[in-house]
Amino acid sequence: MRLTVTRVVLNSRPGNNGAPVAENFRLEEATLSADLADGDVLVRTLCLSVDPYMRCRMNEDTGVDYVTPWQLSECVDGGGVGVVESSRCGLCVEGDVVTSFNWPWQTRAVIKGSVLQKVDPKLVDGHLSYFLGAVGITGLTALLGVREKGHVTKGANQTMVVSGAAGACGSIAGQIGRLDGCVRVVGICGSDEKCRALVDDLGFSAAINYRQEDVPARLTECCPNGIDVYFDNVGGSISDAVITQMNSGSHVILCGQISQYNKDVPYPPPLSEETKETLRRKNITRERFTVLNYMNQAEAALCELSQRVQSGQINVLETVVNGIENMGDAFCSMMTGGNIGKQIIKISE
Ligand SMILES: NC(=O)C1=CN([C@@H]2O[C@H](COP(=O)(O)OP(=O)(O)OC[C@H]3O[C@@H](n4cnc5c(N)ncnc54)[C@H](OP(=O)(O)O)[C@@H]3O)[C@@H](O)[C@H]2O)C=CC1
Ligand SMILES: CCCCCC(=O)/C=C/[C@@H]1[C@@H](C/C=C\CCCC(=O)O)[C@@H](O)C[C@H]1O
Repeated sequence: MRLTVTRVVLNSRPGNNGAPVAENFRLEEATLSADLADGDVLVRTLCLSVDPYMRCRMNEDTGVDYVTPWQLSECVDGGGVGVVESSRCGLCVEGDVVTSFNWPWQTRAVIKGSVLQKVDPKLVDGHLSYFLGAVGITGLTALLGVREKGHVTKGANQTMVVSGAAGACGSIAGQIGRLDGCVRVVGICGSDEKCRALVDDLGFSAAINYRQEDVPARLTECCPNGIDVYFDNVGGSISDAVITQMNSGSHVILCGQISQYNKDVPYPPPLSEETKETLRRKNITRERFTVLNYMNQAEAALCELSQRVQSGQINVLETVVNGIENMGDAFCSMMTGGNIGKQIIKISE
């Protein structure tokens, strides 16, 4: 028997120096066989994720060895969660909720059971999209990034700054910083609405709209005792301004540099001589953090994230759009600040 599915393929590349557009993606109808081979699983897609790292998969070379480029006219993939419709794999049965980091952008798919992970909906009180965000890869990035590179210490009266603070990683990282003992957590983001969400919904001490405000002046105002921890999601001039005001012996968590992803530069992107001198003179640590290198801690970290979300200690923000036809738009929207919290695309109920 053959099933008709809708899928998204890479239509064109933006160019290493280009901004992605929705037209870089193309919707197609396709058919797939429901007669499964041994080890295969037929899944129905519930939610898909779009993430900044995907920008590098649109290039002919991703710049890293642990993720491959998407190929023209081939189905693209990323984080996804769905339900098993039939299975020839012992790891999951019909009705199980499963997730994968390599979920095809398709309404239904045949996936090798070996790349699927069965998840318990109770861990997220039924909010299955949380497995793609707060209780998934971006929540892990926030929690493990702070714990491994932040040197946050209860009682040390630390000030934390988070850039990209209203996004999937940043919105969790700031809450972890507060829960772990920072007495002041300041977020930098791109709209007044996001600033209000950070302070009113997530408990940030203050928020700075980098598009409208004088970032250096506002940092001086919001961080009167300097900056001890910087969770960096964006790089560029925002990070230069933050690093200038960091204290001696402080710590940068180098999570991402999204302001540089549409430029043909290596990762991590080069720093200005002035910023390099500041880091050296003040003995500020700035270590690259890649969550994929800490997956041995994922199970315990996901359990903690689940407990903190269920208890209300961590509040989860999401921006949800509906329909596989909106994948390209959702990706481009996320890359240009259209999301508050994790950007999710709902594919089916
Ligand atoms: N180290 C790791 O293992 C991982 C790293 N990452 C990185 O973490 C960062 C955040 O990812 P994620 O939470 O998934 O995405 P977000 O949900 O934060 O979405 C991206 C956000 O980045 C902001 N942004 C976009 N362009 C710029 C710019 N030029 N200057 C400042 N801000 C910008 C936008 O918000 P705004 O309105 O504020 O501009 C946008 O909403 C990225 O750099 C990503 O690559 C993510 C996962 C794993
Ligand atoms: C979701 C897990 C991270 C995926 C890793 C990845 O694909 C990285 C690609 C970079 C990308 C930067 C994006 C995220 C930073 C990840 C942290 C790290 O790699 O240390 C872009 O700059 C090109 C690739 O190097």
